[in-house]
Amino acid sequence: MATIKAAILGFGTVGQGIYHILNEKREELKSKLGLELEVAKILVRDTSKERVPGTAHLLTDNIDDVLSVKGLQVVFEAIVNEEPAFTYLKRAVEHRCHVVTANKVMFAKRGLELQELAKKNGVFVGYEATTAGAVPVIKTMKNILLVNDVSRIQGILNGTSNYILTKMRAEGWSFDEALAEAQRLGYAEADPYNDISGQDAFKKLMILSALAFGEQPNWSDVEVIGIDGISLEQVKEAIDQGLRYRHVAEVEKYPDGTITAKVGPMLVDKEHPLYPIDDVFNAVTMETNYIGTLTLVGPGAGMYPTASVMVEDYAEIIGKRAGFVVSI
Ligand SMILES: NC(=O)C1=CN([C@@H]2O[C@H](COP(=O)(O)OP(=O)(O)OC[C@H]3O[C@@H](n4cnc5c(N)ncnc54)[C@H](OP(=O)(O)O)[C@@H]3O)[C@@H](O)[C@H]2O)C=CC1
Ligand SMILES: N[C@@H](CC=O)C(=O)O
Repeated sequence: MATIKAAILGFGTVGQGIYHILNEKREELKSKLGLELEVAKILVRDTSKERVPGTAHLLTDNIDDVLSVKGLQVVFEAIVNEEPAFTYLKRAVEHRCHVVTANKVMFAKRGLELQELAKKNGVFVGYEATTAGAVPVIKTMKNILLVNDVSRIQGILNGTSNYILTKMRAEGWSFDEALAEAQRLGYAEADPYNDISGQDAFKKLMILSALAFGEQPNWSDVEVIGIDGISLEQVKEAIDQGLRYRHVAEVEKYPDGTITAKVGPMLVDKEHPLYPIDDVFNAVTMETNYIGTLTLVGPGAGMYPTASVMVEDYAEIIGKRAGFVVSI
């Protein structure tokens, strides 16, 4: 049975989740995929930090150590920000490795470029985890786009914001208490600015726009408002009126080709489809010509949900190109 060498870039919430799943599911993956996935290197910033027991010998802070692994075939990327992530993945692709990323900040801006480069090098880029966590919105959209045109996408795309708004409403927690708990649970980014300012949802929306429409609106034309201006008093006033705050991202393509988008808080009543979407859940609604309206709901953040879709991405990649991958 072939052994596939894998590397993980970033060993925080998501990176550790990938490592745990590959270990916990080792036998199942062997029998389902017909191969063994071995984590050969893990890239971090600080190699002295105590992490998962038994992994210290795999840690490095040097991408050259990762790319020099003999027979490396797949790189899972779960670090933060555009750089050095893009440069690392570009090098991995040029090295003929498949890459699977959760990094929406990098992918919103450089995703098309990375996919072009991957195509030239005969490898694939998996990016389901960049958008809406474990909700299979990327796969679903890819599966319907051959004959369907998507005209509008609307959804809750940031798990942390939805978690905070839910806890403020249902438990009466302060904004800061709810944010601290979202960080403890691994939902929020280490620097939660992108979560609460709306930037995280914006990046995910741009990834969906690129996939659905083949292009994104001008980023500077998109109004992006976060939940950081919503007070507990406002949440309580909304309850009194039978309303709930949701943080909603939406993008629409008009028949003349114009694309508009906006991201911000919205008050919804109980008739609205986003009204019952609580906690860390995300929801994405797509309006299409043939299917009509399609809505997907599921956990938008967290270690296992996110890491699991990254492993699924890899399985899909090699399912399509099994002969190619196994023979490297
Ligand atoms: N948490 C979640 O639920 C989800 C997260 N994501 C995305 O996944 C990615 C990872 O998120 P998460 O695991 O939560 O983040 P964490 O902050 O928990 O972990 C980030 C990891 O990346 C490493 N890292 C950061 N910068 C560098 C660098 N320049 N070189 C090498 N290593 C680096 C850190 O190393 P060190 O520990 O040494 O500092 C750390 O191990 C992010 O892009 C995030 O947006 C996507 C979907 C859901
Ligand atoms: N911090 C993000 C994690 C997933 O993308 C979120 O809360 O949605």
